[in-house]
Amino acid sequence: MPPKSKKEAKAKDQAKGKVKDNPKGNPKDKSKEPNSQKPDWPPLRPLIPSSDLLLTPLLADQIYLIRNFFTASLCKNYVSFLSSLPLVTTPGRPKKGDAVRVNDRFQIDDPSFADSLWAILKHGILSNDSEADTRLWGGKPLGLNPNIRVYRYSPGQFFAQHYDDSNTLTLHGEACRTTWTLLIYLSTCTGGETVFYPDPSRENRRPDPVVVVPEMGLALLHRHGERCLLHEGGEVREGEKWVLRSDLVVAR
Ligand SMILES: O=C(O)CCC(=O)C(=O)O
Ligand SMILES: [Fe+2]
Repeated sequence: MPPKSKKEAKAKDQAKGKVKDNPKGNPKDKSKEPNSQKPDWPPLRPLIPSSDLLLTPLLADQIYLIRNFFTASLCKNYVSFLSSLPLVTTPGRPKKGDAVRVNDRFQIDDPSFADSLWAILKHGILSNDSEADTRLWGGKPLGLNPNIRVYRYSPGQFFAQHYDDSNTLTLHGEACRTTWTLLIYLSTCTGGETVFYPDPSRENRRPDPVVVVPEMGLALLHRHGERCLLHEGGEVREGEKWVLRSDLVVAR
């Protein structure tokens, strides 16, 4: 798709330079400073039975979906709770090399919340073939990144094209790295699609973009780091798009 507006053209240019979503970011960018006070997250209930969590490939080996990862009532409860957090609007003009993103966000290091989310997600992503799991997830899956991010996009807000970085960390005393991005959509809105741009290949020189329409309770996992696809969060046109973000953590 050729860029339609100046904004899109700029995002495309940045994309060519491998614009990254760097969670550490510019020290002057307050929106990327982790908060120190952990939120009193509502309990993760009600949930669908863990045996009903279905990992569906959208693009094999790159993008997977789990519908109803959060039930509608859990999503509504979370959105109302998250609205009370001190979200910070990101500056429109990022540090050189960082992706343009305009949204309101909240970031916290919360290992115990990450563990609670992992306790649910692992039933959806782990099979009884641990070797196949290790191949797919880029290492032995151990949990989720305690660096939890909350995004709210209002109409007109978006996250321009970028690649997500892999990070190293220590989880439960083990040396780990992140391999996949986890996005949990907590609301349904108009616009705000997450769009992936698969790399052209010899077989397919102009692959179609892969579009994910935000849907309440939908979890999305996509590969990041070296094999991350270029992607963006499209502009929201109506309603609010709420997203919880973490990353899959595997043994290093
Ligand atoms: O909000 C979206 O649709 C995309 C978010 C994203 O790309 C990110 O968190 O790195
Ligand atoms: Fe991203």
